[in-house]
Amino acid sequence: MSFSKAQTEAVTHGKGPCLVLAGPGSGKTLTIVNRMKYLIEELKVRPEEILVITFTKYAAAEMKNRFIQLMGNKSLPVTVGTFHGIYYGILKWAYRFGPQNILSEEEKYQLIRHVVNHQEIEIFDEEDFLQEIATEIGKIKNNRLDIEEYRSVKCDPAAFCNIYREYENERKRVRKIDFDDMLVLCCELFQSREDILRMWQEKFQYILIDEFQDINQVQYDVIKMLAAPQNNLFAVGDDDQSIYGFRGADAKLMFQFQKDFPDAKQILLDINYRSTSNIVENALKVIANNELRFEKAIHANKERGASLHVQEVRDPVEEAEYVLDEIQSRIEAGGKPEDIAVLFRIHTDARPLVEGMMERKIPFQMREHMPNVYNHFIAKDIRTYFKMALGSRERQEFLQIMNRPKRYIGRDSLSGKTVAFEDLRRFYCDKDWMLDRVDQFEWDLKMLVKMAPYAAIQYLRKRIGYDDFLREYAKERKVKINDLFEVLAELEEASRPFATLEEWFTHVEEYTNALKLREKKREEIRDGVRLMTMHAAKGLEFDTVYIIEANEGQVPYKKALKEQGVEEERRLFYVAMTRAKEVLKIIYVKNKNGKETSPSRFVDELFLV
Ligand SMILES: Nc1ncnc2c1ncn2[C@@H]1O[C@H](COP(=O)(O)OP(=O)(O)OP(=O)(O)O)[C@@H](O)[C@H]1O
Repeated sequence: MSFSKAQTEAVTHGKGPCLVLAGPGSGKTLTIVNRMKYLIEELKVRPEEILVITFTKYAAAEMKNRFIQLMGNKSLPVTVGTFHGIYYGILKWAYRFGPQNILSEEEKYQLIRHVVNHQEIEIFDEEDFLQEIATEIGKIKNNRLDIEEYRSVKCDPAAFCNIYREYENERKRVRKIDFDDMLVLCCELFQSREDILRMWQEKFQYILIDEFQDINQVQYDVIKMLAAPQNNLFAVGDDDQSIYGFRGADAKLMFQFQKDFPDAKQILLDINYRSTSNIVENALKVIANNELRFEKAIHANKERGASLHVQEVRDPVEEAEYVLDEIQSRIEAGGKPEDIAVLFRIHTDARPLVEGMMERKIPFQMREHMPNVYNHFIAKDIRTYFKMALGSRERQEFLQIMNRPKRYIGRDSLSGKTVAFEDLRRFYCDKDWMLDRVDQFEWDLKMLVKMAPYAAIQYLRKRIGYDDFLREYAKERKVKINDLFEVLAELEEASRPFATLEEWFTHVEEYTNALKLREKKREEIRDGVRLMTMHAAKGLEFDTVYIIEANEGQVPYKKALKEQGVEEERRLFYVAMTRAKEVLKIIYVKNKNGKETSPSRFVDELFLV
């Protein structure tokens, strides 16, 4: 493999700051590992003086491996790690921190849950809420924001302030630090102890950073201190692939680098070695619509290759079938499942596909957690209605749905572990209006049992009045009714293929168990088609890539638009497109959850001349 002129220039850069702007597939890793070699062999830098920072442990391990290979299987004492890993190492050394001082992610959630439960806030989806709160806490720390001035997007600002303070107090009380504290504490340590800072500055003479576009304020502040005074700082990044704004990453820091180091050398790695020129040109067409970016003229090294294919399908069920058929024929033709990836914006977009993969027994791997829609409270209500329609009379089940919608049935009317409609009628014998309601309830259950699940859910929504219940529920708990209707519509759509309630139950149970099993073995599964979010695909490459649900609302994801704006969503779409080496297919649906939906604006941008 021979280096391009720009790659050579980057590898052989001498002292002082250098910003390497790199397009996708332009060989960033290759450049970094070769520069490490160059520093050691040509500039006679001691390996101990080299620090390489990546964003994930996975990337760090990959980088180290490639370096060892390049050095002829010799392991040299260079330091390669993540920001968190490196900064934690410094804290460990300074404060004798150990694992007992680290708040694991699980402990962190427990702590947040504990704190939240002490506030008087109505929560409709606890898992979702806690996650959002954790993200906001991280954002404050990573951007070094003032809690007094921070406006929470998830809950009342005063309540959030309390949650944050309580969380911090509790954390300190148990003498633990969370992931983000590692960065903040390291920054404070360097600011307050010049002697310690000097020692680390002397240790790391050359600093190389990969994926520089994902750096956040506190990481940047620390690295600037650490690199001084020589500023042998070699930063490689692609502002177009900055996709962690929601976690505090700030691509503007790449522009800041130029201001902070005006004499920095700038190099552009402008050749894409990964993808066919068709893929590269189309991806550039999309990203060109972003305003905040370094203009780069990127060229593909490969031939034109297959044309980019955009496929319109009726709905997510047809979409899953389309992709599954394609994948099956690729595998039958000798393609390796691991070389195929299906990318989506949010996990829930993948449900029909996951169900189909399981059914057709196509091997697949999914590293991220996939939430199970059947665990949602709406799904649980539907299940209970169906169970009762099939004859179950458990008190617990009755309690769950007897007032969804409101029937004004009181708990005091129930006695024993099971419930009989006759007993209810006896209890309400002197209240005609209640007798009517009890009769109607029983009648509705009799109607449900005769229907296919799809019709039964519609009957539940419109005739029984479950939609009205949800409207009231949303109003009382101040949650968005449309979010609830979306879940309901998804469940309705997913029930379409089943002829009877029993069939539906079997499917839900099998799917739930299979998903649970996968969750347990998530880390062990290494083979099969790769299913992942666009975020998780960062840094990876596959022969064939399918991007599904390329629809407005999904990508750009409507919930993310408000926070990060359309440009970050466009970058995400660009990252997804540029993962493909040979074949890229983008699919959008015409109809989702019973509503017409339009293709993503990014798909439209592909067709603009
Ligand atoms: N000079 C070169 N000649 C041939 N192939 C190259 C060259 N440089 C890089 N490549 C190949 O191009 C592909 C992309 O390289 P790499 O994964 O390092 O890109 P990257 O810049 O990290 O991409 P991204 O930012 O999109 O994740 C790899 O398969 C790599 O081996």
